[in-house]
Amino acid sequence: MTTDSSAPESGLSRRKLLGAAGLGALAAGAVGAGAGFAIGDKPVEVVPDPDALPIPFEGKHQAGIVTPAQDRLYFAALDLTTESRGDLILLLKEWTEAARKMTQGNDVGEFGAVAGSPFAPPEDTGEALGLPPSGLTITIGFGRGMFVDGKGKPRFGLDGKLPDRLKDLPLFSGDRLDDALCGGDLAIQACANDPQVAVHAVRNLVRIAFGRASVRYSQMGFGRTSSTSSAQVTARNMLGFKDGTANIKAEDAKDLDDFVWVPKGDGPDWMVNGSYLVTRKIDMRIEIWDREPLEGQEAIIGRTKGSGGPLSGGDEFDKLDFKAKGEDGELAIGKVAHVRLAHPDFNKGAKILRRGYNFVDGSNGLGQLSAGLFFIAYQRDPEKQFVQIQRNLAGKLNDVLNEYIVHVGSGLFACPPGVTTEGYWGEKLFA
Ligand SMILES: C=CC1=C(C)c2cc3[nH]c(cc4nc(cc5[nH]c(cc1n2)c(C)c5CCC(=O)O)C(CCC(=O)O)=C4C)c(C)c3C=C
Ligand SMILES: [Fe+2]
Repeated sequence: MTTDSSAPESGLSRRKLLGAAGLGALAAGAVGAGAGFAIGDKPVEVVPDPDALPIPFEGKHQAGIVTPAQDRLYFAALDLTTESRGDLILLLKEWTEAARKMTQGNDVGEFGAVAGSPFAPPEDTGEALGLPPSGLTITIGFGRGMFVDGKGKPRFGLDGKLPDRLKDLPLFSGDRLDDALCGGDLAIQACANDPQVAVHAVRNLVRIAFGRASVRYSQMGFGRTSSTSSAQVTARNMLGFKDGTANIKAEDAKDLDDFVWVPKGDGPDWMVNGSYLVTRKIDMRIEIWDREPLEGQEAIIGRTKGSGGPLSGGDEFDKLDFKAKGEDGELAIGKVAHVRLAHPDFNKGAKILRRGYNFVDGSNGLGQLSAGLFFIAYQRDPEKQFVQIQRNLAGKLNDVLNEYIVHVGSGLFACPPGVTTEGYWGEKLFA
């Protein structure tokens, strides 16, 4: 029985509801090719909005890593509240099933938000009803705490399965980490082109986890600060600079193999085709930055604010020349400019795939914006990649950008490979 006579009986598709909502809704967020209508006898084709389309869930790698970065993020880190291996496996199976449905634009569960019993809470929370898939990807990661407790004792029978690479990140000079914004046994990264779709995804996974895991911290993000495909325009961070210009892109097959995906023989087998996720919540001293002259801002980053071109000359995607000098005889890209200290040439060749988002968490009570960058980076070896680069940025040379930013949150997660049509997240770990 259902209280809503317009709702389909089961396996509710949000796209079906969208169709039922009429042409106005279709034109605003059309899904699927070949949609159209007629004005008089003239056919009018509705061009599908690519940002509304679904992204395949299954594959060799999890979606949401090299997938062209969507506009919005909702990230959550959870702590496991159960010690039962069976509970954990069941949770991962239920999460996979729910993610499989939500990423394709469907409700969670058999009956979804409105087609179930009126005497039971709905299986799906419902706030994405009528919305298209919006490019939703859900990527999960396992924190060190899922494998061992605080004393190093194995949890969930995962003895011998902890990857060496999943060791705690070191404390870097200048870190002001808040324990409540760090760590987590499980991570969920939901990215979509509609914030409501991303929030709906995390909310439903958290709801499913009730009694087995609870949220430790979560973060909303917007305005992707890293393009992960050369088809994308480079977005800007809260400092107003293009961010992601020199990022690894989905089209750079060799870089993905060399720097992002875990190959066979590189740690435990269950991580092959997976990747390690580093998150850092970085607060910005926005008001101080806004008082810095343009020339100073550009010198700090090492690129121009307008085009994003290197201070050594050229356009956005031109090579950085670290030896070039300006008219004053000084290095065009200064010794402590951010792009110099972060560049592979000064980091033993290390590269990372950045996928961060801007955030604004309101203001801080002093009228200052609580804003910054929720930094996200994927790599195959955190020690040789993120840690190497961050040590350089925070080290002796000390990136000048550090006067305007402070790291307050931190996480490291092992993201297993993608799932098959019948499989579940982390299946090989529990085999
Ligand atoms: C440890 C890794 C990095 C942290 C932390 C980080 C913080 C951070 N970065 C910006 C803004 C920009 N970063 C840019 C380039 C860049 N940054 C990193 C790494 C970290 N950044 C790398 C590896 C690179 C690329 C270097 C290169 O190879 O050229 C840029 C320039 C544009 C671009 O290439 O993306 C900007 C702008 C902020 C604001 C920030 C912390 C809040
Ligand atoms: Fe950077």
